[in-house]
Amino acid sequence: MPLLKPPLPRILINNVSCMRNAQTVLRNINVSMHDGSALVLTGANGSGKTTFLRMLAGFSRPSAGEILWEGHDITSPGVFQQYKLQLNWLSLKDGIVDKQTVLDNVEWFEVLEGKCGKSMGALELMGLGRLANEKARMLSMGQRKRVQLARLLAIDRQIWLLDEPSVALDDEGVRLLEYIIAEHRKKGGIVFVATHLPIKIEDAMSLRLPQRFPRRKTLVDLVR
Ligand SMILES: Nc1ncnc2c1ncn2[C@@H]1O[C@H](COP(=O)(O)OP(=O)(O)OP(=O)(O)O)[C@@H](O)[C@H]1O
Repeated sequence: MPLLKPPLPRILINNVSCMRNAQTVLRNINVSMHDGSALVLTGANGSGKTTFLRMLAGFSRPSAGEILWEGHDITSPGVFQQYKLQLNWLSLKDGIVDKQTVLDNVEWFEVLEGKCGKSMGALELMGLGRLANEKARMLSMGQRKRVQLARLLAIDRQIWLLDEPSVALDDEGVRLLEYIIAEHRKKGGIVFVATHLPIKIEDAMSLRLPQRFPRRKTLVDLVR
């Protein structure tokens, strides 16, 4: 009987290192991501979680190793054009335009995709339906984060890169985040989450990045 080949991972991070500011931040990282998988990145401040996501988004290049998407190196120009259309990136900078309405701040992303019709539903799911026509400057920190989550839902992209997605969310907001991640994965979505806060993600892989600058002094040294 012929042996079945295991499916190729959608994303393969193959012995990747990455430098920032002439220093190696990430060293020899290996991860395979199949459709529906999730990876939770943790680690101390400065350990490289955002750098990891930036590299996946194509903002930084690996200094060694390669990131393959469907078997192709994402840094190849022809491949990157296709690959970047799979990405949805939620970062600490929310990119919200204060003088536009809440709805415009989500719809704009749909328009860029050449689509329309999902933004209002996404805002309603995030509990912001009533604020849709208000100017975004009215929003609280947690509401701004909910707008970012609504953007994830309004555009249909397989790979989510989430940098501290639960910061400023209340308990209900965190549950919503967990829910949309679970639903996205059921449809074959792939999720990378960098976080300091616990987020329940079933069967997620986890990668704890080593601390880069261990403390040399203790708090006791400081008060002496
Ligand atoms: N714009 C930049 N230019 C050069 N080096 C940077 C830049 N941003 C971050 N770094 C460095 O890269 C290293 C990793 O930073 P990174 O932001 O990836 O860490 P992190 O794990 O996300 O941290 P945190 O938990 O504080 O968000 C740090 O040493 C930081 O000083």
